[in-house]
Formats: sequence, structure tokens, C-alpha cells
Amino acid sequence: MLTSPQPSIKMRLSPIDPSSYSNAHELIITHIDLEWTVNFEKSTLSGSASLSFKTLRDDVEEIFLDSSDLDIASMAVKTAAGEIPVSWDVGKPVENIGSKLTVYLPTKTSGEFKLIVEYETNPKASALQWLNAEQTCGKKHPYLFSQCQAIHARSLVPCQDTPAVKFTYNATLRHPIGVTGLMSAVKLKSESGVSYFKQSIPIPSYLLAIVVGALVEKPIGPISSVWAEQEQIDESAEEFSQTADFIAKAEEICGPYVWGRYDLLVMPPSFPFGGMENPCLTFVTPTLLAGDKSLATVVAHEIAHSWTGNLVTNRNFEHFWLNEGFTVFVEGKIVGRLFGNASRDFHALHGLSELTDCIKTQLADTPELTKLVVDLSDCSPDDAFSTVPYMKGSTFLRYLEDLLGGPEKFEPFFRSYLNTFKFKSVLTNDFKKALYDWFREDPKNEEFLSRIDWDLWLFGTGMPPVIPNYDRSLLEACQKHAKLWAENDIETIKASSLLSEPLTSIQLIEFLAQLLEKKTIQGLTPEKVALLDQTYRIHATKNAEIRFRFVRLYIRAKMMDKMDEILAFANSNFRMKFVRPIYKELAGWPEAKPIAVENYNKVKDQMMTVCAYTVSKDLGLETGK
Ligand SMILES: CC/C=C\C/C=C\C[C@@H](O)/C=C/C=C/C=C\[C@@H](O)CCCC(=O)O
Ligand SMILES: [Zn+2]
Repeated sequence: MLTSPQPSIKMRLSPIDPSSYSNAHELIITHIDLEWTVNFEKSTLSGSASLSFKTLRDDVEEIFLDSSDLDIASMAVKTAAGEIPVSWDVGKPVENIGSKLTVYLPTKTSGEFKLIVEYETNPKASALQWLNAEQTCGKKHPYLFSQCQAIHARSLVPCQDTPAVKFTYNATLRHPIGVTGLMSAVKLKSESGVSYFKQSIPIPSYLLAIVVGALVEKPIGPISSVWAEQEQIDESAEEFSQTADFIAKAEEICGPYVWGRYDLLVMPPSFPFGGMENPCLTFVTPTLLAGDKSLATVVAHEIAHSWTGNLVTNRNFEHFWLNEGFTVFVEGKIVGRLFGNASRDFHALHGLSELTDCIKTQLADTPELTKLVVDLSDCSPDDAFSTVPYMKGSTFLRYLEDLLGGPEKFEPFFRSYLNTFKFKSVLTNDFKKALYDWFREDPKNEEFLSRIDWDLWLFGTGMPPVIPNYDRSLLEACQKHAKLWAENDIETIKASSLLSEPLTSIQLIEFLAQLLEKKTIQGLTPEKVALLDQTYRIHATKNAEIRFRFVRLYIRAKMMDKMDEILAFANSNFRMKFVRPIYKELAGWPEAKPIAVENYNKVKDQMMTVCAYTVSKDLGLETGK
């Protein structure tokens, strides 16, 4: 029976992970066999999960699992001696955390056994998005997709929903004939509405993923296909044609790729993130389809996760920077190897602009969330999520690399760190110790190591304490354009020779970011905004990063007559990176706030739960979906 949600977590739920109830210090899941039937009429997955456990101590009597809104029909323990039904108890749900599921083992148990759970997910399962046929491009078949990171796997399957635990999985998926089912695994075969999958590398629960829809496939590399609805397949294959090159460079940096396949899936626009590194099948937002590959570095990022995150995994989400900071660092190296160091450093500087914006706006009232290592005892990962672990984390690694002798010295260490901790879950101290163990081999490094202020980097608030000496050549033009538009009137701008120097798409994004960062923009009238639009042909661009920043300029200029355009962009996709700042800024404009709230109420059911929830907070509303 479910009772009303509690306001917050209040305390650390388990000794190893503040966001999980699991007693993973006593026993761990090593493998899961899933048998799922996809019920589009009911918006549920039903079937069974057989969890293989290994105890870490003798005489375990209870299993604590994570669950969220699951309808459990039966549970049984299976050992060599046979199958015995067991009793269980579902605790009071905590908002954003779910319920503690206690399983009472029939006897004190040691060693290996299976727990077989027959159950059905809730139609509102937070990990799942159910779209009806009308909401898809093809409009013929319904569509289902998942997003489990950080702690939504518990709404799909009762599990130890902590990245401290890794398991392999097999799945049998029954779905309507005529649609394709894919998972974060290698597909073994598919016949008349049944698809079989195997993930033979241990993964944390947040990397479980499923999609079912009218999907087609186009090969884009030796181990890669792109999957999308028919209407988007050709442009997707073209946009992501660099995938094989990204993988080759990532292997040079990190070591061999171990996951077998690297496929891409272009998601419906309600996918809440830019990309999600589901193993064997990265999910990407369609907002990357800019038409000129200018946003494809997100794919390089997701590929980098094949090592940083998916092989070496943060032990809990307080150390999320070990996933994301490391991944941005590798992403930068891929960019550097393919497009040169000036591009790599421009990419890093753009990341710092995004970080500045995030710290000033999204995190203005919660400075503790600007720390690299955060305290999630009383905060759900979805509430803590920001660009801080990405950008502050990657800046820290670049600082360490520069300090310790540059890529030539740092990359061998980096590869060794990945090799040592592959298939494991780590804390920041594991990285710190590995770094000291490696670099202390040479006594000359001692002085450099002693300069690292770990406390300041890990627990200091705000921007990174040191900004590396980046190549700023590609940034300069963006800064000059931003200064021109911020400090001059229309006539002076029109006469400026600067306008004859073209900006690339990514420079245009950064120029708009720089402009938005200015405290004052001289005479920000509709005429000036229109001139900017005309000058950079913004109305003609498909690039969502450009449109996003231009829409924010409309808000900054308080252009009520552009509200339809603002909302059209906010309704065209529900990627949180874009919609959250837009709603937050509309909420701070008194005349616009009621319009934003009305629009939100109209579209919130089309958003994933995590998006509806966070946007409702950005709007200052009480509850989400
Ligand atoms: C310090 C932060 C603590 C915990 C956060 C952990 C997970 C947060 C959860 O909300 C899930 C995040 C999933 C992210 C997936 C992809 C991102 O890389 C996308 C970044 C934003 C974007 O490009 O749209
Ligand atoms: Zn990432």
C-alpha cells in the first residue's frame, strides 16, 4: 500500500549511497534476467525479474531494495534446494527516492541465490515515457523509451539502484509486431514480436535502457548504426557520420572499446537530456540535428562514457564528477585530435561560459551544489544536477594534466587509471590515490603534487579556483562581437567592419552566450534584436543551441510580442538544458509568468517526469506532473 510522499530524504539511506536503500554492503546483485511484456494499452511493463545475489557476509536475513510505484504480485527465493515464496514489505514512498522494499529471507542465507519477482510497472513510472502514435513522427505506432539515470531504474525493476553495484543482464522483450525493441545490450535475435538481449559486461542500474517504436536502422561505421524513425534516418546518419572517427580517437586515448556495438538512437523531442550513454546504444536528443554536425561533439562525449562512467563508474552520485568531468576531459581530447588544439580549448572555454551562466542563474540560491563533490544526504540527484561536475570536473583534470607534465605524462596515467578500475565503482579518493601512486614514482613530481589544493577543488564553491592557460584564439571573435552589440547603438553596429568577419555556428553560440552574460546591453530594443537576427541569419538556423540563446535574448529584452516564438521553442523539445532556463527566466518576468505557467500546465503531460518536476520548481510551483 502506498502512503503520501514525504517531503525529503532527511538522512543517508544506506552507508554506501545516500540515494539508495540497498544493503549492498551485505549482498550484491550480480546478474538480472528480465522477462518483460510491453503493454502500450496500459502503459506498463509486466513480467518478471530474476535477481541473482551473492552475499558479502554470512547469514543475511533481509534484502533491502529500491522500488518506485511497482505493483509486485509475488516473490520467491530460488536455491539449489528449490523455490520458496517469501514475504516483503514496501515502505512509505519518499519524494524522488521511492520506497524501501524489504524482502524477508526464509532462512539465514550465505552464498548465491536468486530472487524471482513477478510485477508490473506503474503507468507513471518515472523512468518511462509512453508516447501515443500521434506524438511520434510517423504517427502510426506508439513509442516507449526510458531514462534511468540517476535513480529511476527503481521504477522499472526492484533493484539495488546504486552505481556501487554492477550486474550483467539478459532480457526477453515481448512487444507488438511491427515495432522494434532495443535495449542497452547486444540484441541476440528478434522474431515475431519477441526480442532477446544480452549485456555481458557488468553495468550499474542507471544504464538499464529500453526503447520500443517504429525504428529503422542505417549503418554509419564498422560497429555502428544510427536508429531513428524513418522520417529522420537520413539526416541523422549524415549528422553523426563522424561516429567511427570519434571511437577511433577515444580508443587511442582510453584503450580498447569493449562493448561490441556502438549504436546511436535519435530520440523523440521529449527526451530530457542531450545524450545518454546507454551501453551499446547511446540515446541522443533530436536537438543535435543542426544540419552541419556542429553539435555532434555530444556524440564524442557519449562515446567517451564507454570508459569514463560505463567502465569506471562513480560509486554514488555525490562523486558524479568522476563520470562527467572525466568524460568532458576525454571529449576535449577527441575534439583536439580531430580538429586541433585551438578547437579543443575553445570547446573548454565555451564550457566555462555555460558554467558561469549555471552558477549565476540555476545555482544562485544553492552554492553548496557548486562543489565538485556534493552532499546528497538531503537532496535527490535530479535536484543536484547541473553543469558543475562536467565543467569544474574537466577543468580540474586539465589543471592536473598541465601541472604534471602535459598529455605526454598524464595520458599514460589516465589509461592506467581506467584499466585498474574498469568494471568497478570508485570514489574521489580512489582517483586521488591512483594519481599519487603513479606520479610519486618520480620524486621530481613531489613538489607539483604538493601544490594541489584538493579541499579547494573538491569542496570549494563557485567557479574553478584555477583557469588553465587555454588557447583563446577562437574565443576572441566571439568576445569582440559581444562587446560590439553590448556597448553600441544600432548605427555604430551597422557600420562596424567586424560584421564582415563571419562566425562559425559554434562561435555564434558562444557570442550569444557572452552577450547574455553581460550585465547591461545598451538599448536592447526590438529593433536591435531584429538587426541581430538579420545579421547572423538566426531565423534561418536549425541549430537549437543558437535558437535557445536567441529566445533568451527575447526574454531579456522583454519582448512580449515574441512570446509565441519563445513558447514554440519551449514546446518544440523538452531537453531540460533548454526548457529549464527559459521557464526560470519567464518566472522572473512578472507579466510573462502566468503565460509560462499556463503553457507549462498545457504541455507538462508530454514531458518526462523529471522534466515536469524540475520545471515546476523553476516556475515556483508546488508539484510537478
Ligand atoms: C552533482 C550532481 C549530482 C547528481 C546528479 C546525477 C544525476 C542527475 C540526473 O538527473 C541524471 C542525469 C543524466 C544526464 C544525462 C546526460 C547529460 O550528460 C546531459 C547533459 C545536459 C544536456 O546536454 O542536455
Ligand atoms: Zn555525460
